[in-house]
Amino acid sequence: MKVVEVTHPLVQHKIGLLRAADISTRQFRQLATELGSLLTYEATKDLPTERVSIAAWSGSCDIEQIQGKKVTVVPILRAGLGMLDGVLDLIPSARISVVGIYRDEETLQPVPYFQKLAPEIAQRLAIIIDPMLATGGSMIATIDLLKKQGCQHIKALVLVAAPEGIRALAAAHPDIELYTAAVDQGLNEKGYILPGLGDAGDKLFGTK
Ligand SMILES: O=P(O)(O)OC[C@H]1O[C@H](OP(=O)(O)OP(=O)(O)O)[C@H](O)[C@@H]1O
Ligand SMILES: O=c1cc[nH]c(=O)[nH]1
Ligand SMILES: [Mg+2]
Repeated sequence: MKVVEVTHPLVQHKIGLLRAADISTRQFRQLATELGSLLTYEATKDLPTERVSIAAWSGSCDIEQIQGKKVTVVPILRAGLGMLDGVLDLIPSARISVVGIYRDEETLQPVPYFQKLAPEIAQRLAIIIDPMLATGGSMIATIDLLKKQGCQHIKALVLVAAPEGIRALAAAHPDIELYTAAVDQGLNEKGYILPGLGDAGDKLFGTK
């Protein structure tokens, strides 16, 4: 599996700010949005372009355009929504496929509860967004679901990844690409990433 840890100084700076214990809900949302944009920029680096001729102010001009590649952005509820505006800032016409999965607090197993996917999803590049890749269970379940619908081209964008989650994801879906702002030390006994961000969903939604 291709794993890209984005080392750009802006990404490193912002992920550092996101770790502060006393961060406000507003700041957390702002940074998650900005990091969503920066990871999107990195993950779309290889989108194919084509040369087309347009009428410019000075006459005919050849420009590069992204080839008719269809994209769907797939936020995993809830926390994935925190990155969505940042992704859409760069890909404003992307269709959105919402997947609801929560992690059972005791078993750490993913529990699916909602899905509403974009039309023609099998022909689209799917960009999954979720701030946290911990055990990897939620991401693996989402990719299982997308592949069942025929998706073949999948990229996952996360803010923080645990090595345990990366290993599990690579074993289950070696063909996908993972972009992360940080690879952290590992999981604690409750399945939280260390040093991590805490509960990203609660921080984004102000539920704790
Ligand atoms: O890799 P995993 O071990 O599956 O853990 C990661 C998942 O846990 C969090 O969601 P959570 O279950 O807290 O739901 P929420 O976004 O609604 O808070 C997070 O946003 C991921 O979806
Ligand atoms: O550290 C973690 C692990 C799972 N989900 C979170 O929100 N944080
Ligand atoms: Mg949560």
